Amino acid sequence: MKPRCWVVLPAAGAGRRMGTSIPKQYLTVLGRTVLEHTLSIFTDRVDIAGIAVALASDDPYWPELQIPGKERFLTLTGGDDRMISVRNALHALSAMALPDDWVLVHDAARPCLREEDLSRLIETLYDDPVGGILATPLRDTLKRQASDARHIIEATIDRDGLWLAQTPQMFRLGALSMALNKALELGWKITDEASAMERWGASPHIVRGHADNLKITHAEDLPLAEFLLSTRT
Ligand SMILES: Nc1ccn([C@@H]2O[C@H](COP(=O)(O)OP(=O)(O)OP(=O)(O)O)[C@@H](O)[C@H]2O)c(=O)n1
Ligand SMILES: C[C@](O)(CO)[C@H](O)COP(=O)(O)O
Repeated sequence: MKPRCWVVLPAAGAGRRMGTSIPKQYLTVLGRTVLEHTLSIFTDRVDIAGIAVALASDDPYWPELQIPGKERFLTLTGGDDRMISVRNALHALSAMALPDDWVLVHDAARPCLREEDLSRLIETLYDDPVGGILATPLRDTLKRQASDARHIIEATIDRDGLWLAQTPQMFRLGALSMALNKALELGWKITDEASAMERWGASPHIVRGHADNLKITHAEDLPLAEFLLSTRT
């Protein structure tokens, strides 16, 4: 059987940096929640075998969402940080997916992912042994602030060869599960799937995406996401 592609949507965060009473994945943009916009990127794709959504244990919003085909989604309880939520989703998926299947981990807070970038990621990596991520090249000068936390420049970091990692991050289910379980066991600080794979010695590929695949993180990101989504057909 050809490896299938599954999607994991970590959607169990509290959205603290957003400063809203509702977690940012449930904020409304153009009449739908951020999570519904993100789900809609994947739900009609014939190359996606299934979607696992990691939810907070006390999430009161998911049951109220009216999403076509909602019953097809696998929902599971996330964890105290994103890595645990992803690990839990991989464990849940292992009941129906094979170790050699692909998993595309995509932040629920990234509703502006372009279909063309998703397709390019899958097409570029589908026959690769390792996998990789969408990313964009750094285009601003990078500064490190002084360690005393004052907003004083301590150094300028050479930006050649530096990329901003995005999601989806696409890896084989078995390899990623092993890498994340090891990371948790060893207490590694992991903020994306690729860094867990790198710690295992893998060399994930970079597939260039678009800067408008923004992660809604701070208040100013919401109107930008609304504008971007309003320009999509
Ligand atoms: N314990 C967590 C933390 C985050 N996420 C998800 O991971 C994605 C990216 O994480 P981030 O932007 O950091 O979201 P939050 O953790 O909610 O934001 P904050 O750090 O501001 O609280 C989001 O879709 C978020 O819902 C998750 O599933 N489980
Ligand atoms: C996975 C990610 O979106 C890649 O840039 C990012 O690391 C998530 O970080 P966060 O602090 O959990 O938002």
